[in-house]
Amino acid sequence: MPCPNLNTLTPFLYPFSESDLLAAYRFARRIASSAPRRLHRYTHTAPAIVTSRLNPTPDNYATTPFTDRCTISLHAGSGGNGCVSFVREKFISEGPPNGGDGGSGGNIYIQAIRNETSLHKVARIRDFRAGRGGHGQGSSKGGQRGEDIVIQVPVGTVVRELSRWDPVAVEEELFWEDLKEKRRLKKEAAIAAAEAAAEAAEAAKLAGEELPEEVKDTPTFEVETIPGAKRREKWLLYPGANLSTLLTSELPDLPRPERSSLAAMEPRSPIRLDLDEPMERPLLLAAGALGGHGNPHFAKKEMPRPKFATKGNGGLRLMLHLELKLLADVGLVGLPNAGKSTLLRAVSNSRARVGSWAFTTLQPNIGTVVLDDFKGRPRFDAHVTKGRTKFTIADIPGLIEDAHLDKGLGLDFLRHVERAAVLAFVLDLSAGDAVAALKALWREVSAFEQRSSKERLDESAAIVDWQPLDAIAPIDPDAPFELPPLELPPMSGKPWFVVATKADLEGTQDNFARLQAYLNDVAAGAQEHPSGHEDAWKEVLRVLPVSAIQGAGVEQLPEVVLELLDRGSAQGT
Ligand SMILES: Nc1nc2c(ncn2[C@@H]2O[C@H](COP(=O)(O)OP(=O)(O)OP(=O)(O)O)[C@@H](O)[C@H]2O)c(=O)[nH]1
Ligand SMILES: [Mg+2]
Repeated sequence: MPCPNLNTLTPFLYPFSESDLLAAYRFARRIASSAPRRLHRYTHTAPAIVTSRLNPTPDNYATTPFTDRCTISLHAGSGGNGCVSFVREKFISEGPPNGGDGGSGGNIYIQAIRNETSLHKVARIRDFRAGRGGHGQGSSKGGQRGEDIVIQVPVGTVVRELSRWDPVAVEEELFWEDLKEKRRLKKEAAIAAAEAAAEAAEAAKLAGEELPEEVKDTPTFEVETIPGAKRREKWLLYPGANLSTLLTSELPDLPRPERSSLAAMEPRSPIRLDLDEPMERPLLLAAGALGGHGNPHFAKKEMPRPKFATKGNGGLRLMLHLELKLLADVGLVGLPNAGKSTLLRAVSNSRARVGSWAFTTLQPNIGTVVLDDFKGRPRFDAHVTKGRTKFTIADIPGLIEDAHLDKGLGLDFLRHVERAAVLAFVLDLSAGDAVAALKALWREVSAFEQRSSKERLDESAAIVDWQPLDAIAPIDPDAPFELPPLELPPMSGKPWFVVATKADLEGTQDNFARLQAYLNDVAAGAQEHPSGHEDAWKEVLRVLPVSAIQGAGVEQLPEVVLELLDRGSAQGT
């Protein structure tokens, strides 16, 4: 018999042998008697972990989904089809036509709202289709209107049109081409008839005969066109009609394509919107198409009971690019690990992630600094707040040197502080020369500014390839269409200040003194502005020494921000 100890399954088959039980009991007693001693040893040897709201553990943070760019496609609703129907009542077996018109398609609107801070919801839906109009019905019942769609985006969204497909414009073009062709044929036929008449007159003169009466009158001519033949797919016959009936039946000319009156409120193509304010009402982007005509529209004396109706128009399709540029009053710019997120936590209720490694923050955080403590006693005098009760601060991922060469996370995140009224440069006093860090940050900001102004110029010179129909936008198709450039003040012209953090650490005083001396020189004009621009902002260059981790010195920040916001708005007006 094999030894039970050597078998792998023995512990499963005989979980407790007598000797094991005894050993387990002795082990448990030994652990219990030594527990207080072990605990004592542990509490004395382990390093003290002091966490607080400003020095949280890396897992203590709140984050929300964030998307700042996306491409969406919009399909405005198509119109419903017209209806072929006739009155049928007692004693009226062949009544007049009473088919209803098709309903118009749903419209698509856009609205910038304050409560959204990201485009992720819009990006997830991606395809926005408004409802199609209902078909017309008998007894002159019009089709139902298609359902509208409102796309809600955060304030600060920039909308650009990438492409569009407008079926009504195509219809218009075909209609005018048809009309031109018909006029040409008519003219040719008139000329031919006139020539024939002249020939007949000549022949009669030679023969010495009297001119026939019909030649004396205006010459008659026939235009050989098959009306409506080209666009048979736009017609609907009575229910049950087969294809050969459609191909052989005589149809009138197609009515001129029409748009809903709302289409006049659409923004001009190509769409370029900067939704930098919350909108009370949604803005129309694409109006739904009109429905088809019911058969009463085609009733004539010669044809009192038309057996055809038209189909509804196709809806406008748009491809749009949305880009969110957050709108905050203050934008924090700093190297990675400088302490931006800790500073944001110190001045606001933000729960931005803090960690002792670079690139802790991977997406922008917005914090709101409340100026009134809501206890009946404003924290700042009315002459300081100027009616403001709060301001917002945007904390973005850190920038590293040569970020404009796509190092680190690149420069893209700077667009979230591009429209901030005030820039705050956060410098770590314990991480080497603060002046050098400030210059490096300004270099990156300038590179970003250069890039974005070039992008704006390129965009404003965009040429529209696709021209909407002439009737709605009477523009010269050969002339390039210039978009007005997006007006943004240069970043170097914004008021800015410096927050020198980690001032609680040893040996940071000298660094701070050098930084302050440098900023005094820049303000006095003795040193070049770190952006390199001559007309850059240097009215007052404040530098605040703070220890964000202890919440020391941060109480001055709102006051400085309010002053600079004030100066900035005075400069802007
Ligand atoms: N001693 C001291 N440490 C600080 C202070 N402020 C921040 N720190 C520490 O510095 C480290 C980085 O802080 P973060 O706030 O995450 O820095 P950040 O600039 O947001 O970093 P990224 O998001 O990576 O760009 C953390 O370990 C903080 O605890 C300060 O005032 N004093
Ligand atoms: Mg951070």
